[in-house]
Amino acid sequence: MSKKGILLVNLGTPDSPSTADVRKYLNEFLMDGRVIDINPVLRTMLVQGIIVPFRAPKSAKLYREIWSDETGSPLLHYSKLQHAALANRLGEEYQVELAMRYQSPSIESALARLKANLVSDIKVIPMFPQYASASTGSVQEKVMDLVKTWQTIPNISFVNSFHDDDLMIQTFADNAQKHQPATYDHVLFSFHGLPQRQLMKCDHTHSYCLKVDGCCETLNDTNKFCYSAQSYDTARLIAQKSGISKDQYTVCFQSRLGNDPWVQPYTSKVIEELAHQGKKRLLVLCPAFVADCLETVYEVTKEYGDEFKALGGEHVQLVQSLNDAPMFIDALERLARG
Ligand SMILES: C=CC1=C(C)c2cc3[nH]c(cc4nc(cc5[nH]c(cc1n2)c(C)c5CCC(=O)O)C(CCC(=O)O)=C4C)c(C)c3C=C
Ligand SMILES: [Fe+2]
Ligand SMILES: [Fe+2]
Repeated sequence: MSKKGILLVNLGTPDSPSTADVRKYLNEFLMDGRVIDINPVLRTMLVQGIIVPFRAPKSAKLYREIWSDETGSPLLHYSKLQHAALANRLGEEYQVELAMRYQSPSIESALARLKANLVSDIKVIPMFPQYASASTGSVQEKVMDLVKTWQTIPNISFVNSFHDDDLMIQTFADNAQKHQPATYDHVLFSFHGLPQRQLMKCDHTHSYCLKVDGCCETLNDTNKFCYSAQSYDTARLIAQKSGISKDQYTVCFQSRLGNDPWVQPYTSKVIEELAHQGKKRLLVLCPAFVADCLETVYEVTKEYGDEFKALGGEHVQLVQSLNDAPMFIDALERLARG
């Protein structure tokens, strides 16, 4: 009997921390029209003429800080562990493949392996709990672009988001509990940022997101696909499970690129304000990421940690991501079988 195909896709990471490989990675990533969503000519000038030449050597330095001699990039390392654990859970009935949206292993090669085995169905799981056009949408577009050339196209489905998946939420809550949140002065839920422009483009009414006060702080029928609204929902659910009250936590957004306004509040601003209020110890969860990566290991622990200390704070503690926690593999198994 033919197997069912499962394709896990995360964002991607450079093949090595060399400037040349980081340049290649950033080029592929930032030339994606769903990531830098501006006129293609302007995008080429901006990305290839300004952002990548300046950013590649700086980012390469950061990647060298988190790169392991044995396991390479944390993002790829944890993705491989997730892939192996899920394949083991699903058994012989399934063929599970891992791909990265940018660089390797490519979506093209993973789809080719599924095609070669004539799988009956393909379920694509973009490894982003909250939907964004720049992440989930880009994976969906790439997969559709590749399979459209096939003579026989099997049943294909996509997981759109899993921002409120109870097993995913519980895994983050359990990871937070290991640090006893009550012993910290404040808890941050720091999500990857997005340009405000991209949030507004997802608002089909053109009159809600970033137009109504507190628009995305609750999830409703109007904003159910909004990245920011889904992020607030994820944070609220993890906080509830962890016994963290509303006044003990703040939702914020990190990793801004360029000068356009991104979703606010920015994590760096929140950290600055908390330091000025005399807070000393911060616990930080990053629930946009299913695996520890540059943005958690380096940006939160090192960059925000240093910033906070320079302003009088004492400690920024990162809560580890889902990585290969057995309960997160339960969540993936349910998504795959569901
Ligand atoms: C969680 C989902 C992600 C969204 C949404 C997203 C949007 C987005 N990102 C950039 C620019 C950069 N992101 C970078 C790293 C990075 N981004 C995500 C995830 C999302 N990005 C991950 C998991 C990572 C880490 C990759 C790793 O190798 O560990 C980087 C590269 C690092 C750097 O140079 O600082 C850039 C650049 C934009 C512009 C954007 C939406 C418009
Ligand atoms: Fe990113
Ligand atoms: Fe919104």
